[in-house]
Amino acid sequence: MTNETLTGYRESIDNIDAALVFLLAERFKVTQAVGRYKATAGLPPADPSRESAQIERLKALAVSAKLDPEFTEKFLRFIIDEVIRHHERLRDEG
Ligand SMILES: C=C(O[C@@H]1C=C(C(=O)O)C=C[C@H]1O)C(=O)O
Repeated sequence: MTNETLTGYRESIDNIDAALVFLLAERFKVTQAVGRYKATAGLPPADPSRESAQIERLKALAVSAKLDPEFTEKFLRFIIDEVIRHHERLRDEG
């Protein structure tokens, strides 16, 4: 690899990381709306059956994309746990 190639790869990484930030921001915007609905409707912050279905679906997609499914599960779990904390906060704020 040359230094020029490294710089090109890093430009690509920069763009991918920016896209990830935008995607996460959009996801949290939607999950905040779900959390506000749950708080007003008296629904629980977490929905374990939805989580399991979503994790299984995305692990299968990860395999077909040649991404480590265990990493995919840990990554999703990290995000979902943060969403649940937000939903608990919205519920507790009344
Ligand atoms: C977003 C929701 O709330 C929680 C967060 C989820 C997620 O981030 O994917 C999934 C299920 C719930 O535990 C939901 O119920 O759809």
